[in-house]
Amino acid sequence: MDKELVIVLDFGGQYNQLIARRVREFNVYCEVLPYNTDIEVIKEKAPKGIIFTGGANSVYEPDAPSCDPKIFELGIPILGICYGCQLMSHLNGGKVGKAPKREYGKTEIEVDSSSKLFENVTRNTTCLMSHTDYIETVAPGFRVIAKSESCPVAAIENPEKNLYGVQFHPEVEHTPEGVLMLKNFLFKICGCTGDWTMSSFVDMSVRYLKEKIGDKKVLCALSGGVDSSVSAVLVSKAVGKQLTCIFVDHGLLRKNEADEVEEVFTKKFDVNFIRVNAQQRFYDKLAGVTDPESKRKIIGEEFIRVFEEEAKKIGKVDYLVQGTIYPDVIESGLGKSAVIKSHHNVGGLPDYVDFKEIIEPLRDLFKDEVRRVGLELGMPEHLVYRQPFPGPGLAVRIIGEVTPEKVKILQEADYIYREEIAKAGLDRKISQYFAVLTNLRSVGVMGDERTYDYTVALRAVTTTDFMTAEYVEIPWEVLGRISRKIVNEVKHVNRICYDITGKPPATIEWE
Ligand SMILES: Nc1ncnc2c1ncn2[C@@H]1O[C@H](COP(=O)(O)OP(=O)(O)OP(=O)(O)O)[C@@H](O)[C@H]1O
Ligand SMILES: O=c1[nH]c(=O)c2[nH+]cn([C@@H]3O[C@H](COP(=O)(O)O)[C@@H](O)[C@H]3O)c2[nH]1
Ligand SMILES: NC(=O)CC[C@H](N)C(=O)O
Ligand SMILES: [Mg+2]
Repeated sequence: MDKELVIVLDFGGQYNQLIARRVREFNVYCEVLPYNTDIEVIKEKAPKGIIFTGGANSVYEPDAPSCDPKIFELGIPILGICYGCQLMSHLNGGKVGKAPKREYGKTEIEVDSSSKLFENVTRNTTCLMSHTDYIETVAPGFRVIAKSESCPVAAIENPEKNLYGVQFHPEVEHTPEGVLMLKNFLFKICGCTGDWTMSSFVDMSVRYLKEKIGDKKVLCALSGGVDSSVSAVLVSKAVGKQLTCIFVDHGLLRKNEADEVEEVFTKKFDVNFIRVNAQQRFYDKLAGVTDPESKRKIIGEEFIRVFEEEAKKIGKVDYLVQGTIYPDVIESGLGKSAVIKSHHNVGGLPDYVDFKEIIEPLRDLFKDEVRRVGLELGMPEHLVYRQPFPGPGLAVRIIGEVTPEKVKILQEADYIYREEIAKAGLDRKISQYFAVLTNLRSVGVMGDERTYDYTVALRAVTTTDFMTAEYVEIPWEVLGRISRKIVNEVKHVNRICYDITGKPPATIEWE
């Protein structure tokens, strides 16, 4: 590859892609690779720099993730962050142990701005610390370039070998000058020039897809959502009509959604498009299932079975394209990260899949980056800015068992909610909003009669990357209107609640 590359070596932890994203924000292409990636693979990619991420382990534990110490001899600049910094010390002969005092949260540090890493950084600056271990003895050849009250070694450098490490997290917003430190690392230490853009991402992906797919046939799992639509357009740019898009109506879509998706993709785009009506088989498989992870896995597997069947009808199909994006990957528990929920298209994949390979061209990107790719590809704005809708659909918004009757109730309630939000002019201000059918029934009174019906919860959040989110303060008056309309018009709903939790501690979807 002819472009500048920085590799982020992933040692676990939820926010690692943020580092990659910060690097890309400086127009330097960046890839995240697992910590145990073979050093030969790294050498072959010839990165301008390498960043070691944080991680939950302690370097002195027996099976803590590690890397080949030869990496420090490649002459490639390395920045270790938190666990990564501790590992760099440990592998170079320093000593890491449990700190007498753990540090968590915003912390004042004093930096030595004669280090290239801290050029133009304020001497006394704030950073986010999150560690229980610390560097007790600095490795030979290294010197200390920052300290805090409880952490005598808050940053280290070995400028001869271009090795740098920080105990804190420069990638998060709680470290206001962290971006500047990363910039120093990229431009002053690695010598990057920052010539990578979204249009180069498109060119690079198209070239890669052309080469990979050759003259073979490929299916794209198309939901009509942003990620798969952008993937489909990208693949179609690369291999044209060798691509067939498969859209599955699993009976868990929003009201009218299936017809709308079909309309757009048959009328507005020049692609092969197949709609599969598979409602009943999904309902059958989900009957009696209440556990959220089981529901997700069943749906993930059934999706693949449908794709396999459709592939057989077309002839030999080698590849399946999915619109997986980074948050889907990380929350499904990739490598050393914890499983938050199995996104159907990642953790929900069955072990055996009848395709030679699954291609995920957007796997490394965040949602807002995917949207920029969509715009770059000339896709219409209303498609690019659609709110996301999860693959398992209403199944993860119906708490407990999914039945066709419950789907119908939720579709109607959700439709009213979305319509009223749009009428109130709030749709562009909210990143994602939807109704949830709780498993709770309660007593109400309507027309002098007792009712015993469902509670619907309403959710609305703002976020840029969907990794964290805040709930939205929808005006009471709008909420009141929505509540009255749903209870009046949707049978079997007699109570409405509004969800006021952020992510974390909640997630955006309820299951
Ligand atoms: N109904 C469906 N039919 C076919 N493929 C689907 C369907 N739902 C989801 N998928 C596949 O699973 C992937 C992940 O779904 P996800 O909802 O994250 O992405 P999306 O629907 O493309 O975009 P968005 O996040 O905007 O909804 C999709 O990109 C697509 O490949
Ligand atoms: O394709 C998907 N398959 C899934 O299984 C899935 N689960 C959640 N989501 C969407 O991802 C974003 C983050 O959701 P959570 O905060 O609920 O994890 C939100 O935008 C969710 O709607 C999914 N998308
Ligand atoms: N956030 C981290 O990387 C933590 C690293 C290490 N486990 C510590 O607690 O010090
Ligand atoms: Mg979707």
